[in-house]
Amino acid sequence: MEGERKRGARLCSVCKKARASVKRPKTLEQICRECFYDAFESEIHQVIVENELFKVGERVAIGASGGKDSTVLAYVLSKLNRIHNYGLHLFLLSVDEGITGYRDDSLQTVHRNQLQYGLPLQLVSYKDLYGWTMDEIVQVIGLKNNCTFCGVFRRQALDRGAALLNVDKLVTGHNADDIAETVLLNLLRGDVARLSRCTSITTGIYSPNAYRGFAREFIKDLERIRPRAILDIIKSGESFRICTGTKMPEQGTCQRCGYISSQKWCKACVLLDGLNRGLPKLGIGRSPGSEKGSKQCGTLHF
Ligand SMILES: Nc1ncnc2c1ncn2[C@@H]1O[C@H](COP(=O)(O)OP(=O)(O)OP(=O)(O)O)[C@@H](O)[C@H]1O
Repeated sequence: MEGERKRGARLCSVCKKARASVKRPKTLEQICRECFYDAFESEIHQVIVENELFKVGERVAIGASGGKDSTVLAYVLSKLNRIHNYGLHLFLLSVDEGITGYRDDSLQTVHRNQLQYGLPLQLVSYKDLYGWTMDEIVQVIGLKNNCTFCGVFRRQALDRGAALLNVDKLVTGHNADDIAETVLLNLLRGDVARLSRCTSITTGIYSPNAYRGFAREFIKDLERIRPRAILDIIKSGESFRICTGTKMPEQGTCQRCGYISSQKWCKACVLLDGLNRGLPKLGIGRSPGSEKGSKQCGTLHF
């Protein structure tokens, strides 16, 4: 045993045959690559089944950015759909934000996934939907607030793409680090409404922004000291309970474009209006309505 550890050749604790190559923070087991893939895929299958995420015959779009998370998502979901006969009609849905040297590269990965997994691809672009590319938006807003535009527009672009494909559901890829960052961010901002729903398995995707970078570094520092820290933050987020009687923002539709909004106008329309009127900073920050909403969202319970 001692000699085995010295040579770094510890055996996989599942198959007891291959060399362990990963230590799972979740279970602290040291397992080999193949057993990790098996465990990962069967855990996802279990989550899908236990939460009754899909029904036979549903049309499901996979938000495909070409990054690692959504590439893994496309691979695993098409494999599980095949081997467990979920009976889903899967599609890839990609949003081209119009960021030269970034999304154009990753969209090539999506085109490869389209061929590898044999899934139809729907592409929507900010230019077609809003009349602006992110490169053009950055020219007028600068680098400081552009993440707000990118996140808000992407969320709605995915909704619009989903409507074009006439799908029942849209799935997006989020790893444990992403979720822990989101829990921490919402806690730091005192955004009780988002905090209470950000760990939900069916929820809206978050809007990335610069502040997230600080949360990410903080979480990585915590993880270095305690590998379970990420899972513990997620667990804390899942355990939050909001007092019954607390008023939450009501979900309605935007009076301008008709997409989901808890305000009169959705955030995408507010931002777009500012851009088109030459007042790009108009919609940056919390709207008075959302301030009011979050103040009303009172107490958090563990
Ligand atoms: N341009 C896009 N087109 C389609 N889906 C997207 C796009 N950007 C993000 N998504 C969806 O939202 C998820 C989370 O996006 P995020 O920007 O956090 O990227 P990420 O965590 O780096 O994921 P990935 O590695 O897949 O890019 C992605 O996995 C994908 O499902």
